[in-house]
Amino acid sequence: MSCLILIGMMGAGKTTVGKELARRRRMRFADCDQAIVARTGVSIPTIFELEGEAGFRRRETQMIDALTREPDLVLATGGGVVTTPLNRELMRERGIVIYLDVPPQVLFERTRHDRNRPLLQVDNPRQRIEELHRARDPLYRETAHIILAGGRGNPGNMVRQIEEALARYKADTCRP
Ligand SMILES: Nc1ncnc2c1ncn2[C@@H]1O[C@H](COP(=O)(O)OP(=O)(O)O)[C@@H](O)[C@H]1O
Ligand SMILES: O=C(O)C1=C[C@@H](OP(=O)(O)O)[C@@H](O)[C@H](O)C1
Ligand SMILES: [Mg+2]
Repeated sequence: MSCLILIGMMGAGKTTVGKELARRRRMRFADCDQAIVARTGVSIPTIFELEGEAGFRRRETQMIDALTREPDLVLATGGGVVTTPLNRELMRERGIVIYLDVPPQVLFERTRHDRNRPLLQVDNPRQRIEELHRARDPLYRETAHIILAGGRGNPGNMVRQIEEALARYKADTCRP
């Protein structure tokens, strides 16, 4: 089976829900950010500091290209993955792409105490999240095969919703 790819904003739950989804479906799990950290040996904030966002995006595309070739994988992406056109194309072609659509207020609450997201280390992270959400939401929608409202329900609930949506999606796409 091709890979299941989770997209959405920072704090949408891609990493947390993706791990649980993989465990439940007995699939392997990879997180693009964690794979980049493992490869480089430095943190995401350090990559942004040394190479800027553009450098991080180059590494991200290389990693997306490598990881989406693997079958039976649940892949959690970073929130900005859709800003690169090639990533959108690769993900849509090689997997079933699931958008966890979470309102900005919830994203803010979930990320406010975390220092590991360089794009949110600004004076007004709430406003930053709203701006990024406005710019990216159309790209997430354009890339996704499945869109799920992910603002409510714990990660276990989200996994169940994804499994139901996948069953519906497969039934629809198999119909003659
Ligand atoms: N469905 C959920 N309900 C409540 N908290 C969640 C949910 N999904 C994720 N979280 C919490 O939100 C934070 C960000 O989750 P994370 O999986 O890192 O998001 P992402 O990878 O999309 O940026 C973590 O503290 C996580 O425990
Ligand atoms: O939204 C973004 O541009 C980013 C999201 C992060 O991943 P998460 O979405 O898992 O936080 C990480 O890739 C990096 O800090 C950039
Ligand atoms: Mg993540």
